[in-house]
Amino acid sequence: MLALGKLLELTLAGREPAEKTQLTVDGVRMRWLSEGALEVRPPEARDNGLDLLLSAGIHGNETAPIELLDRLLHDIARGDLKPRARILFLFGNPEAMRRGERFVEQDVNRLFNGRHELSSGFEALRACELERLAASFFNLPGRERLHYDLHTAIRGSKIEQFALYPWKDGRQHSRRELARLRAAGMEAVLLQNKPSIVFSAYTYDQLGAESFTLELGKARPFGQNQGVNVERLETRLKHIIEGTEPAPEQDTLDGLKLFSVAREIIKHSDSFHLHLPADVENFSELEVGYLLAEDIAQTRWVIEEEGARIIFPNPKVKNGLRAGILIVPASADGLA
Ligand SMILES: O=C(O)CCC(=O)N[C@@H](CCC(=O)O)C(=O)O
Ligand SMILES: [Zn+2]
Repeated sequence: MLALGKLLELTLAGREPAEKTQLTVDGVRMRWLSEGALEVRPPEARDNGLDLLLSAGIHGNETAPIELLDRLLHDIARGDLKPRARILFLFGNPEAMRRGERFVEQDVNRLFNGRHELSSGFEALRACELERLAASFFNLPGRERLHYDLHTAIRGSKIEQFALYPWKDGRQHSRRELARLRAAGMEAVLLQNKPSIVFSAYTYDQLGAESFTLELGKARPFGQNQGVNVERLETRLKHIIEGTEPAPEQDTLDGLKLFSVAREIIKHSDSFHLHLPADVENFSELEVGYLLAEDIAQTRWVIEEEGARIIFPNPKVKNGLRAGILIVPASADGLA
């Protein structure tokens, strides 16, 4: 197999490849751009006009999606997968991947859309570099732009696989993209309703891509992801890459559950206290009247919303960051 197909090995070893560009047996050009960053370009005659950004390892301990991208790259490098799309593969936080940790100094996925400029350290520099790599990848006019940022969650979940769909003023969420996600095995989508500082929000807001954070199961170390079933997503990604995707069913979302954000729980101080068991699952329902959290200056988070559920509860985040999202069921009425 071509050396550049081993991007994961190179990244984990902190090595730069001797040859930066290689051609596969069927004329696909692979180009190493920077640590954990590789562009794949099909021969011009086969290019179908899709630019696909696949990122993983934004959180270094979320290994199932990293292994999934590694398999796709191996298949391309061996000539077993024949891309018709241009693809940018990104491993987000190589140093955290080497350490098997979510992050080292700070969470890269809180440093986009201008936040890295207010910060310092290598993770701020990496967020800046990821923005630059994504922006130069998505700079060709007239092409379809799609970004999947792949993650696994800290905790178990009542709904195992789900997506978060960023928001931008004046832009509608796409029914076609939701149907595509359903076909890829996603059971639910959270429709965001305000700007955000995560990677998918940057590519959606600034670069005009259809962008999603995908949550695929629970985070486990490398080699221990038998419990994370990414088969449907992997099959769909191969179809998207090869341009053989069956047309998504437009009319029905086939049972896909939609949610919207009711409130983000922001931790303001070290006095923040979250009244949930440590092993609470994502999508756990919370009853009206339940005291969810307390913080400095008698701040109290009491559930007011019917059908409220919690995702990503995490009282350990730094002050000023999101310590959970309260979500409620949403309808498909506002979709484009
Ligand atoms: O399990 C958790 O608490 C976090 C899992 C994770 O990393 N989720 C992403 C979601 C990004 C988004 O809001 O689109 C994150 O928190 O960065
Ligand atoms: Zn993550």
